[in-house]
Amino acid sequence: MTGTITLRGIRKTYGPVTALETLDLEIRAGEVLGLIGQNGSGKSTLLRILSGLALPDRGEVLLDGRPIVLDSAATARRHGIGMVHQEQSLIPNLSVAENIFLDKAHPAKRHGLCRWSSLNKAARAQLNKLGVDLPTTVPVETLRFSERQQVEFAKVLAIEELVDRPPVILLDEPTSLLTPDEIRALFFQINRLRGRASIVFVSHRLEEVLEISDRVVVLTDGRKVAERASASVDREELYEMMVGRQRAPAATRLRPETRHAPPLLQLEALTSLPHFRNVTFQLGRGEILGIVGVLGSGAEELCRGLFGVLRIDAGRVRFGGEPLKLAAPRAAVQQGIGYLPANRRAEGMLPGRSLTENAVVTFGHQYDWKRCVRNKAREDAAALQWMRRLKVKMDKPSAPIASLSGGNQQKIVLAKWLLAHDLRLLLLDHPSRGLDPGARDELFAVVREQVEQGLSVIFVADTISELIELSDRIIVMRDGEVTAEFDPRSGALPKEEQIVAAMV
Ligand SMILES: Nc1ncnc2c1ncn2[C@@H]1O[C@H](COP(=O)(O)OP(=O)(O)OP(=O)(O)O)[C@@H](O)[C@H]1O
Repeated sequence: MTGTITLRGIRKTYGPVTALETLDLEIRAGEVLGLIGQNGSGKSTLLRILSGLALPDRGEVLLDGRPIVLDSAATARRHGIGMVHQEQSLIPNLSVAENIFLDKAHPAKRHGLCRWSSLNKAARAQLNKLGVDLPTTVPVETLRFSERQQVEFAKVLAIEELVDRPPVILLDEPTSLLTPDEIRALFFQINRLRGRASIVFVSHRLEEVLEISDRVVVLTDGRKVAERASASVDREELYEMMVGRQRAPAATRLRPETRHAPPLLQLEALTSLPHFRNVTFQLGRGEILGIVGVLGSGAEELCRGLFGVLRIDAGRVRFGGEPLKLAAPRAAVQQGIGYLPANRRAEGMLPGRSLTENAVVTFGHQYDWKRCVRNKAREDAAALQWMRRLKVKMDKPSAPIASLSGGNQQKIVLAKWLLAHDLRLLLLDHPSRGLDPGARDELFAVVREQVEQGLSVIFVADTISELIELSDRIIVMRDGEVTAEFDPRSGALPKEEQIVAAMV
């Protein structure tokens, strides 16, 4: 079959940073290729080169043995390569059909007139390829995230009409915002295309990569360090190839013998409409409370409410025994409450500032009072200590945060809270999203360590296995209310199936 893309000797640098180094890679026609690697190993850079968003400094890209130059997204599309962006590239107020054909010749324009029925029919045909049934006339802003992702997928797949060979579709962490059912639906769509399109599937979730890919390639520091048929490796081997060490067995904190800690946070019928209502629970000092729920359950909004981002309509809060008014983030920070938002890029960082400046935001400026100057060395040293501990891959601490890979940016946002003075409660909203499995284990170790020293944590988990791994106690939210609590101190340890049953 024709349509094989070959990368030969690809090198890409950003100033002093080498993102990819003499990379050789083949994307075979019709295969699903899994691409994994630690944060900063060069995965996004590789996708950017393939989708025409960045040019390599050296090396060549070949299509069926002939060199091609991918100097823009449009050129890449003409060669049959398209990317389903994680941060979706759809225009919110245009319809599904208009979005699908936005960057292509309009299939329904004749003599300057637009025949909407033909456009909608053509869009339905694209969605059908994925086995997806969505209304084509509604604006995409009215759709759920997973539905918008399906539109984006169909839009990219429409490049099939431009080429006479299997298109190459690049999926950048496509499952990170999907529920388990939506992931099954996406895998169904990918399986439908298997053999008809080549798919590059980038993810940090190793089980998913193994399940969906025919072959897995591991990148480390911009180099390909392993390439395996998925059937011939398991999760533990992939972890070791990627992180460079074996994974320590995950020990759960859910233990019947855990003692009740004195309460730090007491919520009584806390309500913020339409997000959550009548939320009542206590959180002990040095306790990790895991909260889980499907999208729209109110778990994420509860964190926002506790940080003073959402208006509270009713209910009472006591913090350290005193009544607390959840008025604004500034007041929350003064009380010793930190919040790691799920959308860290948009809400958690100062994009134009350096790593150190971002990290010391909560630590505050340090002054040398004798010389009446700011003691930058002290700020840098404090920031650097956490950057090293979290293994941030960077050029230098004064580099702009925007120059880091996505996962490394997240580590800086976390470092900001670890540097805060007198932090008493940390709200972690999907903290492992975007982190590689090694970095995730590192993060959990840091959280456990801080909790040993008295920090209390509310943790909205990405997956149930993660929830069971890190929490001392679990509550489940559904439609804005707490629907179940699993407290190992009252006897039986919760099972994954029980938690899922309470969620839906
Ligand atoms: N625009 C840029 N300016 C400077 N350095 C950059 C830029 N883009 C990427 N880099 C650097 O290139 C390296 C590879 O980054 P890349 O984003 O490709 O990694 P990644 O494997 O996708 O990471 P993650 O899993 O965290 O998303 C990193 O060290 C990163 O800091």
